[in-house]
Amino acid sequence: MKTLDQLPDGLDPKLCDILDRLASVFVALSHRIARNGIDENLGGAAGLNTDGDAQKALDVIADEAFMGALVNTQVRHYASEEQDSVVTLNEGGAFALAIDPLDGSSNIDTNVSIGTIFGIFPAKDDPKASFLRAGRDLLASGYAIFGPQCALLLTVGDGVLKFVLDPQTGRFVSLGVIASIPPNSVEYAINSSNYRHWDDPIRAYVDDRVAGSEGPTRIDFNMRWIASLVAETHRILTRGGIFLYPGDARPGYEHGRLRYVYECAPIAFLIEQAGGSATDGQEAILDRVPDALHARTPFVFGSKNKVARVATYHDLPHEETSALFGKRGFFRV
Ligand SMILES: O=P(O)(O)OC[C@H]1O[C@](O)(COP(=O)(O)O)[C@@H](O)[C@@H]1O
Ligand SMILES: [Mg+2]
Ligand SMILES: [Mg+2]
Repeated sequence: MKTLDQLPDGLDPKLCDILDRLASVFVALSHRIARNGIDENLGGAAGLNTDGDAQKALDVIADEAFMGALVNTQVRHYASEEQDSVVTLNEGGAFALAIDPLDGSSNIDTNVSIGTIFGIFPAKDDPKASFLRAGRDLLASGYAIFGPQCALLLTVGDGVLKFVLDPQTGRFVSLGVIASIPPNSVEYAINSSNYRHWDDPIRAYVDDRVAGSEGPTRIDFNMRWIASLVAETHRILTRGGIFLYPGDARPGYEHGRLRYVYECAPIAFLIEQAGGSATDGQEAILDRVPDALHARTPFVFGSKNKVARVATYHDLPHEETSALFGKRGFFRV
């Protein structure tokens, strides 16, 4: 019996098989996460990944579970946050799968939502070339979120489908195509502790949100920061808003923190399919081409009008973005 049925009619059965295998791993991980601390410690240290990030036990467990589940499928190439280079799983397979097996690792022990992000490209003969390409080439992308409920959000290029795991049957139930992201919102998400490292346009953007009704926008805003990209995405898909992880002046953060191939491109595809926008601050994420498997990119996504507003701050003259908000013009509203 399938873990994930009710996929769109006419979808390539080979792709359906891969999605079903991924869904089976989501179910297994969801059970295991629910038992964290009872028979194992999923947040325990497990080493360093290729990017120098501390790996938690669950990062490694999830990576191995996905790789194992994809043997004897049409996934030819597998590119994971937890692997230095591309792993060729099935010679001759039709697809290349990019994956962040466990997103939001710092939240494993805090019982805050975590997840898995994935994107599926048509495979090329060259393993790396299968991934070093524009996100526009994605055939499918999605994420599983392990939160108060386990949900799967998926696009195959025709809107965003939502599935919720029924814990009693261990199968995902389709809730259909989600509504479009509202084009406007007063909620923004950014890690403000990096304020002093940001460039002027991002500082000016946040200054104006913090100033609220007393600043040039004349609007009061609200802020969220969960430190799990899947959870921020889920909130924005549900009620709109904007997420920013810009580049900053910290060594290694020139292009932000988030990785193009297995974090930003798959999320950007979902966001565009839900009627939102995803950029590097100015240009569409899906049009960029990464130069390395673990390349990072500044990432801004969410409600269309809000994402467009961020781009306008990059066009302001230096005197505008560096001045105190009270002295700035009123044309950023
Ligand atoms: O700790 P910071 O700098 O706020 O970064 C938080 C971001 O890092 C991430 O946790 C990175 O993902 P991983 O946990 O897969 O490394 C994102 O989910 C989140 O948006
Ligand atoms: Mg991640
Ligand atoms: Mg991860």
